[in-house]
Amino acid sequence: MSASIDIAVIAGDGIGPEVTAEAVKVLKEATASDGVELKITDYELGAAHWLATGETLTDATIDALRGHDAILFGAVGAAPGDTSIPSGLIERELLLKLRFSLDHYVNLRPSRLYRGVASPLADPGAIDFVVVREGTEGPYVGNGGVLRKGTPQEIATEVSVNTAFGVERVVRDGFRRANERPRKKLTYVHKHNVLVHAGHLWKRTVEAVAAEFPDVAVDYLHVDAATIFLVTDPARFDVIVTDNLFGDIITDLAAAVTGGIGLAASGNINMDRTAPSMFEPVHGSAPDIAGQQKADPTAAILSAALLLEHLGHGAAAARIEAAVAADIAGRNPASARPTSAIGDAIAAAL
Ligand SMILES: NC(=O)c1ccc[n+]([C@@H]2O[C@H](COP(=O)([O-])OP(=O)(O)OC[C@H]3O[C@@H](n4cnc5c(N)ncnc54)[C@H](O)[C@@H]3O)[C@@H](O)[C@H]2O)c1
Ligand SMILES: CC(C)[C@H](C(=O)O)[C@@H](O)C(=O)O
Ligand SMILES: [Mg+2]
Repeated sequence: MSASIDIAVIAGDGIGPEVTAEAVKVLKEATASDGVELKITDYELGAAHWLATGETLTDATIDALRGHDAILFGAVGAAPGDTSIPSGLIERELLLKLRFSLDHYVNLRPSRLYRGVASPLADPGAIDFVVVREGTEGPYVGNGGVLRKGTPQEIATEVSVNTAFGVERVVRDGFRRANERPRKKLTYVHKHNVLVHAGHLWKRTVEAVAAEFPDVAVDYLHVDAATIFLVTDPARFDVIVTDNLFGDIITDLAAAVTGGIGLAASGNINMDRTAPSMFEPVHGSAPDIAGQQKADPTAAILSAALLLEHLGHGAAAARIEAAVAADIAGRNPASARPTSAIGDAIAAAL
């Protein structure tokens, strides 16, 4: 823990700037009351920036980002039907490039059902689990291509890459986290009944690493069955470890059963601390509600708490989480507050 924190802020597109402003507001309040100096540097990046400049993410910008303690990220991307920017360009060339370049191999996505949240589930039980999603491999790496494009014989491939090194380090991280939690349970999620090459590497890796953690109970679910239990019995989960794509899908589902995507926080973490980690809400730029102060900034604020925790300011992070929990418990579903009013209330509670 240090007395100053130097953060890069990439607010991005759509609701990104709206929710990030509230997260920064809360960060300022939380650090000031601990006497910690907070330095913020804004980086203009995203779809709007690409449209204005043609630039996605230069090597010089990555180098500059490496100089900060951590990155707070809002959201990027255009509306799915927007043709002014090629689909996937910003997601791949900015967001994924950051995760890969800065070696964010643990994509940490906690799911908790806060008191006062209306879950769509009939009997949700006490939901409190964390998904450890692999962040640098899988079908995300861009390994593939198109043959005979535009013809009836077109063939498109998107090959999932899983290395022993990459799988082992994220699986070990999942076991470590499970070992530190009271329930000490790890569920690994894959599809090794069909994806036998990658799936069996994951299976063998989990079995090998499990020997180092005799106190952790290990469970396995095929990803399709995992989606059943996330809805019918989410209380069964403690730590879930899974690959990049399965983790993307199940964490939106996890958000939906714990009060919605507006509450779901995440960290893209470089556990070896060879580069800054990056904290962001699970949600995207939500073009359908952008610019209207309708977005819930809670996910961004909880992501800022994860950032503080990662930098060793656990007490400040816990205070933010408590302020968020109190705010959520007092929400009136019949009268939605503007984005900035939610940030003001949480900052004031600190
Ligand atoms: N990390 C990121 O930057 C990130 C993540 C996901 C999607 N995206 C991009 O965002 C764009 C939109 O994607 P999408 O529509 O599939 O997903 P999305 O998460 O942006 O939106 C899905 C739905 O959730 C709602 N929503 C999202 N955040 C909310 C919040 N804070 N408060 C209240 N409602 C919220 C939206 O209004 C929308 O109805 C795309 O360009 C996509 O690629 C970016
Ligand atoms: C926008 C996209 C690249 C990203 C992902 O798939 O990881 C998003 O959906 C997320 O969950 O952070
Ligand atoms: Mg996603």
